[in-house]
Amino acid sequence: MNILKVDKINKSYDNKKVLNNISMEVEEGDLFGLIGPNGAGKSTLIQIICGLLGQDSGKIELFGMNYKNNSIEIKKRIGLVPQELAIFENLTARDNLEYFGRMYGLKGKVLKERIKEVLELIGLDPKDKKQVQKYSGGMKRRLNLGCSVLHKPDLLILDEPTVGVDAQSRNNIFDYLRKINKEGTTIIYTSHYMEEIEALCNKIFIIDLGEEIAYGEKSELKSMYGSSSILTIYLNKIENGIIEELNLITGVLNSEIEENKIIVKVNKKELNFTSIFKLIENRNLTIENFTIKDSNLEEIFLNLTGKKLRD
Ligand SMILES: Nc1ncnc2c1ncn2[C@@H]1O[C@H](COP(=O)(O)OP(=O)(O)OP(=O)(O)O)[C@@H](O)[C@H]1O
Repeated sequence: MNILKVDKINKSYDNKKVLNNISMEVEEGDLFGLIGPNGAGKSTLIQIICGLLGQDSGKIELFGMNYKNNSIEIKKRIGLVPQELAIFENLTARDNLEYFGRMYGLKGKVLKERIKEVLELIGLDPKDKKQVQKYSGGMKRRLNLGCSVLHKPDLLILDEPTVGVDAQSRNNIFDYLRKINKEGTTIIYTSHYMEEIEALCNKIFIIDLGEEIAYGEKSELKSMYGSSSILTIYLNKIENGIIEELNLITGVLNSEIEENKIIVKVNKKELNFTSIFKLIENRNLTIENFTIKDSNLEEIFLNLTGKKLRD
């Protein structure tokens, strides 16, 4: 089922186009990654999707509805984790959750239960009486996330939720997102960290300067645009000189020995894999195992735009 349909969205600020004819579809159960460098237009698009900002042209449909006729119904089913922290620093975590819970219409026993569940899920101590201003950046981010999921939204949208977050909090957030996604929450995750999107998402939209750069299933994008692969070959023994011979094969970009294996970076478009296997056979070596891994999304972005995601 279609959760979100973005259809030819355009947006300009002061005659400067920041979104140019953007279209995408998010289906139920997706962990959808929206990735692009600073200023690409991600936050603008997220605000339009959440009904916080109007587009110049194009249509947004959520759960088969539009904002014009069903704004309240749509907003009830969305959770937004904004880029800027939206929590009260002088309240405790519990009080923050209570405030946001009430805003979503929760009360009484249901609200109490939900606060308990959410505190546990985001890994914060339910007995903590500290004001949030004494929390670490990671704890604040986790609370920011908690405030957006109290009402169990069908679609959770996160705008760069891990900026300034330590590794432990980041893992905690990832585990939590995977868990609620398995339980049925569709997720849109925005980041300029390619490794985050790669680890988390099944579908990816790459945006740069307001334009679609690439869009599709992660595996599709990798095989369509990624030109390099890593071939790891486990041999019965490693012989001197094999690396030098491998590096002479057309399409081999680089190879190196690591313990009992050889790691070969290849250009898929140029390489005939059999030439590598023939070389090994001619040396009377036995391949015990091998794996092929496609290039990562960071390289794909570089291939498509000619620039790095982050300098
Ligand atoms: N209120 C505004 N008025 C004028 N220009 C704006 C406004 N908000 C954003 N922009 C511009 O629109 C472009 C897209 O910004 P946006 O914040 O959507 O990008 P982003 O991909 O979310 O970047 P970041 O990761 O830095 O938040 C940028 O050039 C930005 O300067």
